[in-house]
Amino acid sequence: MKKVGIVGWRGMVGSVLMERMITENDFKRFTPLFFTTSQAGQQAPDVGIKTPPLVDAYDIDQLLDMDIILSCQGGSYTEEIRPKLAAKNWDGYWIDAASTLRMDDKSIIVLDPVNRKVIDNALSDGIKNYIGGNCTVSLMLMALGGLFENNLIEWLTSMTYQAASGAGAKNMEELVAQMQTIGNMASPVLENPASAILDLDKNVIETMRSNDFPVQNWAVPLAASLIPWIDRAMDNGQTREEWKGFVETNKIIGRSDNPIPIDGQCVRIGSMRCHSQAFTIKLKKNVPLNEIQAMLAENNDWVKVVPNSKEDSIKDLTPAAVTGTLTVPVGRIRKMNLGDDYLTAFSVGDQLLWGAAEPLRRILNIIL
Ligand SMILES: NC(=O)C1=CN([C@@H]2O[C@H](COP(=O)(O)OP(=O)(O)OC[C@H]3O[C@@H](n4cnc5c(N)ncnc54)[C@H](OP(=O)(O)O)[C@@H]3O)[C@@H](O)[C@H]2O)C=CC1
Ligand SMILES: N[C@@H](CC(=O)OP(=O)(O)O)C(=O)O
Repeated sequence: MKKVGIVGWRGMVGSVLMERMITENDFKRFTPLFFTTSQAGQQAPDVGIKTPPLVDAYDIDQLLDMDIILSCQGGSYTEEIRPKLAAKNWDGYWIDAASTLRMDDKSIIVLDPVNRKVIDNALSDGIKNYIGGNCTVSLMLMALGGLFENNLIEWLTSMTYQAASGAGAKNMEELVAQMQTIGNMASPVLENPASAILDLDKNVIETMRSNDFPVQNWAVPLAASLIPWIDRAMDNGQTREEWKGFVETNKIIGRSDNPIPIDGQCVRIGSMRCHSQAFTIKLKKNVPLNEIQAMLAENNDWVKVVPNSKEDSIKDLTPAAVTGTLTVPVGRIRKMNLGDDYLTAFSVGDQLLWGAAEPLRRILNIIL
């Protein structure tokens, strides 16, 4: 059996990955060795089979012994370790959640329900680096795969509503702490049946603007607000998250040389771990709505077309409904007032599943 080194298994993405791998009995297919940057010698996680104690993730000799290394440890680990393995002519497969190597010529961004052909070609060409895509990009492609597959998109915009989990575990905790602070401070007003709504409103905004409000991680309130900026600035006014929407999407579908224009605004909202996106899509031609819905539904096993009704949209097309599932609902599908070749749609997806862990789990199985 192949030896697979797993690094970053107890982080947020890594934990979701472990859950999925246990559920799918993946650990029966290879010999795992668990690495750590901080807990060498301690017990490895219980994955249903006997495994040795945790190994130091900076021990190059131990890493060199692996056939495959799967890292959810983060970009700085990748930057430090991947070149050291290459310098020693390590010939194994490197699977990674971090963005560091995504745009590298010698790497493939993996999302096999969408780009299995690209992956298969890369495997036969001897490519060794297989990297999970940006969560927003992967979730968009899972939702709109049918339109990309049928080459119907002239350009598109994606306006995002991104969850706290994309910024990490501490930020998720702080979002809930912000909610708790708002709730605690407002409870005397809420519990007084005679209080006026403007008293509640004033109470909440005063809490959010107070110096005691917990903002160490977000820098500003997110609960009862939003943050219209994700990641760092690029030179052209985009954020890096917005930039990834264009470059990563086109790389995944193998169109970097003839890219589809994609742009939009990425916004952080107070959802826990589901990213949502509202699309404006310029179609190459006028295609009837029922054909579009059929193409979307047929593209992969996880996309689910939601009828454009209030009842269905509020039931099935929300983070509350989707969190913890692999389903990627896409709804609010209709032609726009702009013209018959302008389509709008809205999708939701768990950014730790199809947005992060699931493509890695699947590429591991493909390589195995
Ligand atoms: N968060 C996301 O939405 C997405 C993240 N990614 C990428 O995945 C990579 C990992 O991200 P993420 O999972 O958020 O990183 P985390 O910060 O959750 O985990 C990274 C590492 O931190 C160490 N760590 C230290 N303290 C703790 C603790 N209390 N609990 C758990 N782990 C701890 C662990 O390493 P050790 O055991 O060695 O100490 C762990 O492997 C990054 O490159 C990120 O860009 C990709 C897609 C989405
Ligand atoms: N930037 C994403 C999360 C993430 O980790 O993205 P990437 O894998 O591209 O660095 C977000 O904040 O929602």
